[in-house]
Amino acid sequence: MMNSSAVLAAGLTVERGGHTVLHGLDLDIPRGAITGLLGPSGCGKTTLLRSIVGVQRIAAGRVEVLGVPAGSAALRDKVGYVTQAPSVYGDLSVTENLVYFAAVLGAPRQDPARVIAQVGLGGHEHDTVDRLSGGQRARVSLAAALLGHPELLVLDEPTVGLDPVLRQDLWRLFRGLADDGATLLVSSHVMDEATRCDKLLLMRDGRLLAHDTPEALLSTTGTADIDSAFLSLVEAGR
Ligand SMILES: Nc1ncnc2c1ncn2[C@@H]1O[C@H](COP(=O)(O)OP(=O)(O)OP(=O)(O)O)[C@@H](O)[C@H]1O
Repeated sequence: MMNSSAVLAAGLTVERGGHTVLHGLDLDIPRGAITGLLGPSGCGKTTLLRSIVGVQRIAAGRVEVLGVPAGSAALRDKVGYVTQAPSVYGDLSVTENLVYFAAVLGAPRQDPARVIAQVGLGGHEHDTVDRLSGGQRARVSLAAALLGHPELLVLDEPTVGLDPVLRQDLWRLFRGLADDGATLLVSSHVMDEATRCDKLLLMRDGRLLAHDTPEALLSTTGTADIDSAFLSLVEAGR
């Protein structure tokens, strides 16, 4: 039977450097939607994303992705992950990078051109990545993650450092991907991006404060913006 969850975690506990950084998280991320993972710097967002893509050692609990354990070989071409550090080759051109990663993934030959257009890098195909701006480089990493049409896209702060116009364009792209059936999990420490998400995971100190729609969070906390909702939840938990 098709599992309607993209990600299911139960009791997820992670220790890093001798400290518990995730304290027994339970979560259920729906398919075909954009889930925002929001919380202050150091609260454990990257650690949670790493657990979901299967590159983080887990101390206790379990994580299932698209119905199988996180990190399973079957997920290799179904999950796209963009880390905060660019993960492409600086001395290759945009197209050379994407042709290389497409070959590694076994993605269709026309995929590099498709993803270059999707992330708005048309005109820069032959530029060497090292000579692009930071925002352009980040979009090359994103383009690489879009190769092969992954079912789940895990994006660690994809809009950080981008100007408002580019941020808007990227959020439109994310929405288009979700409309086509993809699941997106997008982390951010900028609360104003929250309203662009279908569901939010609010995180603090390695714990989830809330897992709900932006509208429901505002109405249950009686606040006008997600920043205030976050503060209200922190206060309520004290
Ligand atoms: N390699 C590591 N070894 C030990 N501790 C680590 C390591 N990486 C992160 N940590 C610790 O784990 C905790 C969670 O870090 P994490 O990177 O998941 O937070 P984050 O919410 O993604 O932060 P940011 O938004 O700044 O990226 C932090 O206390 C951090 O100091």
